[in-house]
Amino acid sequence: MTIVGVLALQGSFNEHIAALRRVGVKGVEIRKPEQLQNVGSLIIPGGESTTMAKLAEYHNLFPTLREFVKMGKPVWGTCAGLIFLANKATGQKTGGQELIGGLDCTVHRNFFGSQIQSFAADIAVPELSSKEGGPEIFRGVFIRAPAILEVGPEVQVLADYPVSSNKVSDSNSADGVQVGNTVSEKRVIVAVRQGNLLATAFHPELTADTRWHSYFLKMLGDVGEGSSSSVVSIGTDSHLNQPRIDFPIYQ
Ligand SMILES: NC(=O)CC[C@H](N)C(=O)O
Repeated sequence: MTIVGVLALQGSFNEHIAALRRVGVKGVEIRKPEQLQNVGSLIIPGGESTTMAKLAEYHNLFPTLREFVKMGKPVWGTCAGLIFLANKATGQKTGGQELIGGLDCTVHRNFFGSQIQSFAADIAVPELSSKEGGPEIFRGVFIRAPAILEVGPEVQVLADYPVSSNKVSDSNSADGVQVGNTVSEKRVIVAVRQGNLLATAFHPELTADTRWHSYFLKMLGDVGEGSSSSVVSIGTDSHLNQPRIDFPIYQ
């Protein structure tokens, strides 16, 4: 059976483990550096990235996490996990926070605003849909979500999201992002892949649509650690049969 590590310091690690279970895969909680040796892939969940970074530092996890990424093992960061993987983050708390890095992008923390500005929206996911089937949209749950403002040449953009130019200009005035006065819409990036690194600004573990989890599991096959054929999809979840996806599973 395929086993996936889930960083379990803080945040929505239980929800990821439950989502993995729905696609027939075992998720194991990772809290210590030595536990990373038992897994060939890792999910870094959403939560609060500053707190998560402090806990990771306390448990001396950063060197092993960086090594894990450098070795090319599949790692998927969702929301705070995306911030962890980014080479550069803006909008951090005073003093900043340690990052794992590896993903060639600049991410803006809390880009969409505070907790009460959290939202769910349909986003276009052509790559996901072409690899996993199902609708060309995905219900993205954005909770105090970050957005990616810049990516390097190796990074494949998997999804973006329209924001008003005011929004971009409010959030980034300090960062010098250029927005024309009259432009009414701009897009920010909310899902990317770079080799074996996957990152989403939203929370696929909070919806019943398991396609991002199966997409990530196929990356394990790409590095010869298990294969997609070892991933058993459990009947009722098959997204192909779902007429309309998707509300958060907590509703
Ligand atoms: N849902 C989330 O993971 C939010 C992340 C949060 N904005 C942070 O900086 O940590």
